[in-house]
Amino acid sequence: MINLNIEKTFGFISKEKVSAYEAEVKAAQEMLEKGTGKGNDFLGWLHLPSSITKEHLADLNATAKVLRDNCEVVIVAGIGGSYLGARAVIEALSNSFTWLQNKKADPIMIYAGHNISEDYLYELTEYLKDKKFGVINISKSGTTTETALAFRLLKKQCEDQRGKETAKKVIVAVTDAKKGAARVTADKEGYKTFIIPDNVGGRFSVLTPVGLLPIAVAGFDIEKLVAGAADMEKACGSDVAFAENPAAIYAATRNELYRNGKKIEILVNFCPKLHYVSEWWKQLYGESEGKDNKGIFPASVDFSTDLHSMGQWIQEGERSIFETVISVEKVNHKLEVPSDEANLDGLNFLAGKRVDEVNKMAELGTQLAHVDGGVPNMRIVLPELTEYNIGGLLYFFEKACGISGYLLGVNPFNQPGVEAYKKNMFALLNKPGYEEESKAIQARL
Ligand SMILES: O=P(O)(O)OC[C@H]1O[C@H](O)[C@H](O)[C@@H](O)[C@@H]1O
Repeated sequence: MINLNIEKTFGFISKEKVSAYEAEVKAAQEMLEKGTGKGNDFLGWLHLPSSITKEHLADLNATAKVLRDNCEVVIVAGIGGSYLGARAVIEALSNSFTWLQNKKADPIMIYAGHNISEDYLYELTEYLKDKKFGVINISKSGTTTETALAFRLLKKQCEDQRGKETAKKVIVAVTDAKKGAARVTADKEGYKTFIIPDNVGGRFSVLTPVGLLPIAVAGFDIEKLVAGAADMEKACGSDVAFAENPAAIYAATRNELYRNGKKIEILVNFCPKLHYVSEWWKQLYGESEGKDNKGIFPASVDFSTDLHSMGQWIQEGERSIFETVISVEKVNHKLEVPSDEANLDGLNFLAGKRVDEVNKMAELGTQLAHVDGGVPNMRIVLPELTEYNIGGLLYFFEKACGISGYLLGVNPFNQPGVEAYKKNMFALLNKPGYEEESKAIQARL
């Protein structure tokens, strides 16, 4: 179970002010529970972990086995909420060099459909030429251009290389029950499909088949992931006292910091495996809160790497930031710094120490330096990178996001702003139905 510590924000905001959020948080929680707030048709994530059945998980694991048995490589085609959760969990739990290893117990997981780079897609299709590959096509709307375009290429290549019959077995769709092109194609081709519930938005969908299927294919235990999320659902429940409820405290603290001019939240890790947890978190908070000309800007850094690039700005730049550090208490492996007789690098003072001890001192030293430099600091401790703990962390962030969005006064469950670029792109590409927009945009160029 995670542990949240906000002590190092108290030089900047007061404990009393955070505690004073109790009533506001309670009201926000009630809006979530009773469905009386904005975006109330998108609350399917709220009690999702505790409602996932053994049968559902067995169905996902059975499909995962078909892909694992028949594919050396599995492509997860999706963008935004349709790939970030899966990638966050898979990368957090995988060996950092898994894709370079010769003895592959698990299929190599590759992501596509999240960009429109011709080189990326060319290089991917080249790489796949001699591979037995499968595809999980993930799109809630079923019409997202990036994903649909990649899937068109991958479907054709899979059928050409492996034959239509095998392709049918190794292509799986995760999409809406009825709507969208992904659904039409899946039904016509006879693919196995999983449904993304209507009332779960993309960025809250990691615990639906959107996340669970790829995670199971990659070889991780989705039962434990869901168990961790379900325990966190209890720990963050509306019946849990404010002071004991990590989602309530996190939501209150970040809103109090925001109201005191801290407009940017930087999610920090000291473990590169967590890079995509930050990417997932940025979508969750960015799309949920960045609207009505309001919202904390969610940013992220990987330390100590970025201490050598962004560290300067964080230490001495404009004082409009705060940090939320995810700290992993216990690493998976043991590696000691060797002793060296010549000691040319002067590192013998570290000889015999665990590398993680050095990392932990970098973390502690950074926290103190940043607090001294005027950066409020929250800390989330994960006991270990396991399915259970990651499941808990994801749900904690989701619940806090729902509360936080209501504290901010926005609808945390829509994302109207993302349509603007799409409209222009379709107009520029002369998509049928965009004739008027095409004319108008051409006149602007
Ligand atoms: O799952 P899809 O419908 O393909 O959507 C994928 C993503 O793209 C959209 O434009 C939204 O901004 C995201 O919230 C969503 O997660």
